[in-house]
Amino acid sequence: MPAKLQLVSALAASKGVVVAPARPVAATVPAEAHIVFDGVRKAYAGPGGAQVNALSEVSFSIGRGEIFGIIGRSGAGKSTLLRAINMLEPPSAGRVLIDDVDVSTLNDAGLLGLRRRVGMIFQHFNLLSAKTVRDNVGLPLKVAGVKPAEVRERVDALLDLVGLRDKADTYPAKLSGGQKQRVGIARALVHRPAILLCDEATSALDPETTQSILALLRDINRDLGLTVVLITHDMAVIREVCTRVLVLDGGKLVEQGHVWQVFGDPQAAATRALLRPLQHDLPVDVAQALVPSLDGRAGNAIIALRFTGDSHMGGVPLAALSALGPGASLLHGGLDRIDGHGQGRLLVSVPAATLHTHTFQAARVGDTALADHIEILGYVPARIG
Ligand SMILES: Nc1ncnc2c1ncn2[C@@H]1O[C@H](COP(=O)(O)OP(=O)(O)OP(=O)(O)O)[C@@H](O)[C@H]1O
Repeated sequence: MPAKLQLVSALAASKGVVVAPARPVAATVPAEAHIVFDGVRKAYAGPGGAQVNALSEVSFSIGRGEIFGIIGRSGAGKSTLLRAINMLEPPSAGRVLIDDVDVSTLNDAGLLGLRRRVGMIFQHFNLLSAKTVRDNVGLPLKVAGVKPAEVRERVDALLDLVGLRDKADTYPAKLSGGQKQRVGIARALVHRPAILLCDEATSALDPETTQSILALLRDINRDLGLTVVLITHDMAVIREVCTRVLVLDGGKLVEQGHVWQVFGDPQAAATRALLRPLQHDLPVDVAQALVPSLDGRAGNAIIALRFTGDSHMGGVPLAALSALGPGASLLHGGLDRIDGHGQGRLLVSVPAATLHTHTFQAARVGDTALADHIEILGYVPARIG
């Protein structure tokens, strides 16, 4: 164990600080599984005959009606995982079950049925530029042999749903990015699917349009009972709409759980790295001066106090912070809400000499823990002269 963590654990144990145990990777299984990955592996042929292990022994479940997020660095295997659900990328080993059916056993007719039950939307919308909005949305029905009158009725109902009825006869070139994605969503819903896969569906959109598309996805999830699975590089999207999230790193599942838990108390290094842009960081000069040890010199310890769950929904009392000692300073802080649960992080600077006497005594104020997790990020030596 790194010295920093040893110190935190030892102090935590002696002072009653709550340091939550690591969540097991297979935590929080949904009540009714809609999609199940069971030991899924996917290997591609790489350059020079080398094998690329895009997914390694991935097992997890997605509940019916969930909005489920998949995150990971570039190349982690997110697209491969998403595309295994509709067999656009069949696994090399393991099983993907939808409603208890192993989708790799489906024949051509079964696969066609699967792809109708699983709609998909894309970052760049994939609309046909020579067709109107109505024809883009209706094309899959036309191909399936549905009668023109029924096509028109179903397409108009979908255009109402996505708020684009007045654009039915417009061509994609005349639409904004958000409108194009609404057409993509209407087209994905045309076969009344039970599952909607979203592949970076908001990545080409500005923040305001992203919000309106996320609101639409939430409405669709609630009103149609669809299971929604999305991959994104934008952690704010996951925080905004997902109930649970799974983290991939190098093709392996490294963490999963409710978004408020994973974002409030990330366990895996990959998750921490992904969430860094969401976190309010240390002032630049403090971050640059940070060292792992003072080696006997005078200076300050830089400490992160984290709050996860419901213990600090009303905020952190200022009196509790003053209990950190006379030399303590607040560097940065914020409390947030995810899915109705509190989550926050305060960065404080405490003179290293008073660390043992003040910091961890203050970690409990009356019956309430000042923080759910305490981590010493490093030390800043005192300026000499
Ligand atoms: N058709 C393919 N042939 C060979 N290698 C592939 C193929 N598709 C993906 N890979 C490799 O598999 C790994 C996982 O790729 P994948 O696209 O699933 O990752 P990702 O997390 O979606 O990445 P990104 O966020 O950059 O889109 C990468 O190393 C990638 O280079």
